[in-house]
This record gives sequence, structure tokens and C-alpha cells, in this order.
Amino acid sequence: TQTTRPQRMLAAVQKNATRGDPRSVVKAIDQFCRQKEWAMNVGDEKGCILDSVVTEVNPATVLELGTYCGYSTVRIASLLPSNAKLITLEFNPDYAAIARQVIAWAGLEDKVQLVEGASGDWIPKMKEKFGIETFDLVFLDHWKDRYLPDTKLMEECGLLRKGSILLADNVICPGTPDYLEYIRNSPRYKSQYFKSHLEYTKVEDGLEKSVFLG
Ligand SMILES: Nc1ncnc2c1ncn2CCOCCNC(=O)c1cc(-c2ccc(F)cc2)cc(O)c1O
Ligand SMILES: [Mg+2]
Repeated sequence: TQTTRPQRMLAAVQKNATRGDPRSVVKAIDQFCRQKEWAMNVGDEKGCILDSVVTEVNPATVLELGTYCGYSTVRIASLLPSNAKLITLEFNPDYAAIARQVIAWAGLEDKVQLVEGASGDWIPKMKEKFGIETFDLVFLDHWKDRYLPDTKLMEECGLLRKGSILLADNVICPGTPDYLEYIRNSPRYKSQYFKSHLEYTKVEDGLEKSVFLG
């Protein structure tokens, strides 16, 4: 029977990457997506911007919305201090099953909690279920029409503190116009656009980094 693209991506990781070596996992996925099949990972170009933001923030608590196959999960978790926690939410159980194996191959399962479900359902439960007060960094990479409602939900649930950083993928392609309009005009955020390209292509895309001002 036919395999899925995430299954073929995992096979490429298990074939070409070294167990316990996150950089080799990232490299294997990027090579698979450049040479074999495009896939919606944040990719190597935007991934470097992600790395620089994670390093600058040095977060103790991270929320990732939209795990897919775990590519950005591995990039982020590999840069976290030992006591830091990364919670990643994935809606699609098939993606989640692959992501768990990719994260395990990278040896990062102790830093990552992968939760299956919709962001809108889980955000209100973060405090009670995971003992989270606030998130130092949120990486938004899920349904593009959920960025705005979920940001408002995080505000309402008190999950953001003065200085919390939101980093949003795909603000140009596929695009998140309502989110951009809100975050760039709200007096409660200070935003910065990092121009880049849609993963593995020459199409313009970028990341929007926003600081919550409280
Ligand atoms: N926990 C949750 N709660 C709610 N929803 C959730 C969820 N977890 C997952 N989902 C569902 C959505 O997950 C995938 C979202 N990502 C994308 O759709 C995406 C698409 C492109 C793309 C595609 C085709 C093109 F031609 C050009 C660009 C590029 C990207 O970089 C993308 O990130
Ligand atoms: Mg994306």
C-alpha cells in the first residue's frame, strides 16, 4: 500500500540522520524536501531566523502551534536550556505519530511534550494540565486562520506576560492578513518582520516577531 509523505520523510531521517544528533535530523529533512518532495516544514532559510530568535529569547517555556513532522520542534528543542519545556500541539494524529518518531530520533523526547488536539481546545487548559504560568515564546505555524483567534485566546487565558515573544510563520505565504493587521496595529505589541522565502522555494514569505507589552 502507498506510503504517505510524512512516512517517507521519517524513512529519510532514519536512513540519513544519526540517532541523538538533532542537526543531522534537520539536515536530512531539508535534503529530502529539496531533492525529493516539498513539504511544509519551516525549512532551512526561515529556520535560521527561528534559531536566532530562540537563542536570543533563551526561553524556559515554549508553545508551538502546529507540529507537522516535528522539524521546527527539533530545531527549537535542540537550542533550549536543560530545564526548559516545549509543548507542541498537533491536530492531525498521523502527523503527530510521525513527529513523535522524528523527535525521538533526535533524542529530544525529554524536552518536548507533543499534545494531540486543536489549539482552541487546548490553550484554555494549559495552566491546569501542564502547570504552565506563561509562555516565554510561542511559535505559530498551524492553520493560518487560527493565528488571530488563538493569540486573543492566549491573552484572555493570561498565558502571555510582559516580554513574551510571538513568532509567526507564513505571514505572507499562505498569509495571515487578519493576524498581521491586528498585531501590527495593537498598542499591546511591538512587531518586526523578517523577510525570507517560502520553504525550499523562491516565493516570498517571512516571519513576524512580536513582543507582548502587557
Ligand atoms: N493544534 C492545531 N490546532 C489547529 N490546527 C492545527 C493544529 N495543528 C495543525 N493544524 C492544522 C494545520 O497544520 C498545518 C498548518 N501549516 C500550513 O498549512 C502551512 C502551509 C504552507 C503552504 C502550503 C501550500 C502552499 F502552496 C504554500 C504554503 C506552508 C507552511 O509553512 C505551513 O505551515
Ligand atoms: Mg509554516
